[in-house]
Amino acid sequence: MEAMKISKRFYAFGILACIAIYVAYIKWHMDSKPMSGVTDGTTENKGDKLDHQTSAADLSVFYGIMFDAGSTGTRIHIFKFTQKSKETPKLTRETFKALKPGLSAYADDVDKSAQGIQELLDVAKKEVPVELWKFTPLVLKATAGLRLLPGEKAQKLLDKVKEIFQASPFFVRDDCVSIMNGTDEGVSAWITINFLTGNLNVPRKRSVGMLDLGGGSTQITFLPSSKTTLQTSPAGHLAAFQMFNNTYKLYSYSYLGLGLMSARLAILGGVEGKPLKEGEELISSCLSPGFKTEWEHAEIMYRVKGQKAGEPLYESCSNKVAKMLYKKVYKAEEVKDLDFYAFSYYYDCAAEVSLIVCKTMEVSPGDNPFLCMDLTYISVLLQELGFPKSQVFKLARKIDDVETSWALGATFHYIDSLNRLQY
Ligand SMILES: O=c1[nH]cnc2c1ncn2[C@@H]1O[C@H](COP(=O)(O)OP(=O)(O)O)[C@@H](O)[C@H]1O
Ligand SMILES: [Ca+2]
Repeated sequence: MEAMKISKRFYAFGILACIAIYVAYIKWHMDSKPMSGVTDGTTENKGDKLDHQTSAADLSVFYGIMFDAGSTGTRIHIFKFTQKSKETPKLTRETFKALKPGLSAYADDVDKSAQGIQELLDVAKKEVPVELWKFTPLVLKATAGLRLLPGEKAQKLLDKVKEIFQASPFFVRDDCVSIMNGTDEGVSAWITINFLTGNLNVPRKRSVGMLDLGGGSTQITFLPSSKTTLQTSPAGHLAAFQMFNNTYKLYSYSYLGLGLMSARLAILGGVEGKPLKEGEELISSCLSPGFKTEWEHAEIMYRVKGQKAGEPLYESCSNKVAKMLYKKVYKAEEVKDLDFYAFSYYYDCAAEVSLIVCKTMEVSPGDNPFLCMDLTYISVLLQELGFPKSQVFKLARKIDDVETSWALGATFHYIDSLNRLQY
């Protein structure tokens, strides 16, 4: 009975939130008002309605919690939406916290994963008012780290998280914990970026494309404007989805194993999940000559060493990378005519970049001995995806104080799907 009451209220919340978000982004973008990270906490009071927090000015407050279980870390995103009576609702705040390592690091000691999840849930408990806990949806979606684990190990980790979620005071459904498929990951990130840049649902506005370089996988997603893309893209590279009464047909593809950390291993000549033999080392022309280190990836320690090649470091490294990527990536013709946002490792590496990196590393490995390899990989990968060398990308970690990640888009999509379930 109580459960029914809760879910009725939750669905009511779902519908309201959807209408709210829908109206909100049209209005925001027509007003060209940036979405702000400003809280209106001073006007919030505990109201008498259970499913909304209201103030004297009849301010309703909703929250959604999304866990991103990435290959290199687990992150919580707590989204806060507010709506004044008869006024436009807003996404007013995102609270974000990240922990390392990723969930997959606990594959052989599942119980150890609980502490980090609890720690992140405590952030949500601090952020979401007690009265709203049981109406606030809590979801975890895992990406490449868990996709790359054997199914049974991944399932044990998911079961553990589900157990913790079910014991939490938040709203959880049976599907609250899952491995997200690569296409949904790309599509959700595309929704986030187009929402935050004000391109969603605004007629005649061009959307922007999205490039995400994770640790284990990488995605490319854009809205094709050419019929050729729709007609000639390989099977599995197009994704149709419905949101807020619109159907979108996107080009979206996720390359598992081509995230930056997995790519490092492939460039070094190692094999995922396979430790080196006694005395064996991975020798690479992408590292500073004479440089030696131990590098840990997916719980395995690899001995790696630089090698002096006949050519300059960049040339020898890019030949190696080109061989590794040969025929692995589909070139979509129209990408060169669109604006693209690039985030995750694209952003992190660019933040460290200096064009003379490889030249400098011919002499000394510097603070990040993998930088020449990583940047060369990024440059060759982008060319393989069809971007010319002159292409300019927009790099963003946050837009209007909200993380550029798939999490916001996936939260919208989740709320929208709850709404559709009602009918
Ligand atoms: O929400 C985010 N905010 C900031 N950086 C993020 C976020 N999500 C992922 N990243 C960055 O992406 C990179 C690794 O991606 P991740 O661990 O998600 O791999 P995966 O997507 O292949 O599973 C890291 O550099 C991490 O800092
Ligand atoms: Ca990611």
